Amino acid sequence: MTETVWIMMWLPLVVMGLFVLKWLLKRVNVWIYESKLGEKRHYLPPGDLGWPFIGNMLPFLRAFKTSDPDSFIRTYITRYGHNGVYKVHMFGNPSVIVTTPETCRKVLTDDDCFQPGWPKSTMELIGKKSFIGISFEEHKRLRRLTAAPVNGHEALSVYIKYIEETVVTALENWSKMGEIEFLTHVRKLTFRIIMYIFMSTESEHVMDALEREYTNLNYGVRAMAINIPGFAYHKALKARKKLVAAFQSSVTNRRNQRKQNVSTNKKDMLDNLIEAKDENGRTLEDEEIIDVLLMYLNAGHESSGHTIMWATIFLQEHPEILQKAKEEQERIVKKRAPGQSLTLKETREMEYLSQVIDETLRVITFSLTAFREAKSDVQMNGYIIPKGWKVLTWFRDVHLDPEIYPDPKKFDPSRWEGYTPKAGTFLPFGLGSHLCPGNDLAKLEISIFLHHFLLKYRVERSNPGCPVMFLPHTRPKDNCLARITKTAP
Ligand code: HEM
Repeated sequence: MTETVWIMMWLPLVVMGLFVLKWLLKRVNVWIYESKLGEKRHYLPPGDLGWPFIGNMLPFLRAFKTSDPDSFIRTYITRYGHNGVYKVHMFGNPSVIVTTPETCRKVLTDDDCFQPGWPKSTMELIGKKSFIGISFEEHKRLRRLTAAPVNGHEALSVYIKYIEETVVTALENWSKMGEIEFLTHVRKLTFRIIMYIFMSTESEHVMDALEREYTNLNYGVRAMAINIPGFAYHKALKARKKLVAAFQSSVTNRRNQRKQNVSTNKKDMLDNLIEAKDENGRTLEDEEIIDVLLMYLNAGHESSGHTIMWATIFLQEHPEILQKAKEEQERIVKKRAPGQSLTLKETREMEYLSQVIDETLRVITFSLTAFREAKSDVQMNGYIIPKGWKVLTWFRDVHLDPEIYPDPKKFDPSRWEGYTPKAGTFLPFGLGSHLCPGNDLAKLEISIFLHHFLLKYRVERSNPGCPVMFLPHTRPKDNCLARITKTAP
């Protein structure tokens, strides 16, 4: 028989075999997770659980590596309709993605039905004793203890002077440095601020080293949990080890200082955590303090750093918006007594700037999703989310819904003028018992930065057309390589 005849005979069999194999593999997750649900499986939301082990991670990662990350969720909408609830298998778990304001709101605010459900890999990196791993009661207690010192008028008035001085010095320095990675420097700036508030640390050397480790940690948070050298998750675990060691030495030093009654200039969050006692008089162990610190310092600098960078880029890209925002800041400065520095009252008068910030938070949606877990079988939009399944609140889709925000990708701060978003339609800081405790601080930092930027500086990007990366967070691939130059003395 000739070679051609062999190929003609076997090719259909091979092709058929591959189809059967694909069909079988696609059934594995269904068998593992759906068949045990009995009759309830008929009420699961539409969607598919993808391949064994990796689930739907490949289409997710593929879409988020292109310039159109929303193509991932669009596939579900096109295939299964605009239900707002889809079953998937992501980050190692059978899950349901919810994409509408109503469903996101229900998941975030109903603590009887849902609890934090972050993937195991995130928990390993951020810490089992951080807010994503502890019990409901413990979370409530630690939140009360830690949120007050970073939120509200009284707390913010303590930090405003430090934030302003740090911003002014940073902008001045950057303007002398020529081309810089703007994002990297803004992240260092926001890290410096949060380190000061939490640990009263100002050592340049320590901060640079820690911030670098945080960068590695975050690359691992949204990656596949593959603990093999060369993979982002493996590098992130190593970064966590270094961060824990650094925080351990700070906690030990602080405990020793307190034993020896060495007075420090101010009481910070580390002092609060060391002093905290529960109703039975139990104090926090080092491991608990370290995980809470590690989480706060991460959440408290990455997000505000990215938002500051994007707001600055958007302003610079839209001269008419920049001009309007600048005029508002000039009006505020004109009213000010000579020599007086920025006040909280003034930041509350920055109405247009606040619209610029809200629009940046909407367009960028720094937190793509929050993770929860169903505590029992939960009915939603006529479907059942089975007990134990994860739920991902897809904030990005809510913020880019053209029915809520016409021409959603357009940066248009004026859409916020006289507009109060309906419940669940604007969730940059989440909602419910895990609502971001740093939202006021973040808005204050961003406002102070933009105030000084608008009055005196401009940013010239080296590669304005540079591609945008969407994981772990939305950023220009070149970390916004740019020159910061002065427009006024
Ligand atoms: C633009 C800046 C910020 C954005 C977009 C942002 C976004 C968010 C979002 C969406 C959540 C909710 C997560 C969930 O529901 O599971 C959250 C939680 C959190 N954020 Fe922020 N955040 C920002 C700034 C900050 C700052 C400055 C701090 C530090 C003071 C901070 C500390 C935290 C903490 C500790 C949590 C966990 C709260 C909990 O689980 O109870 N964030 N943030």
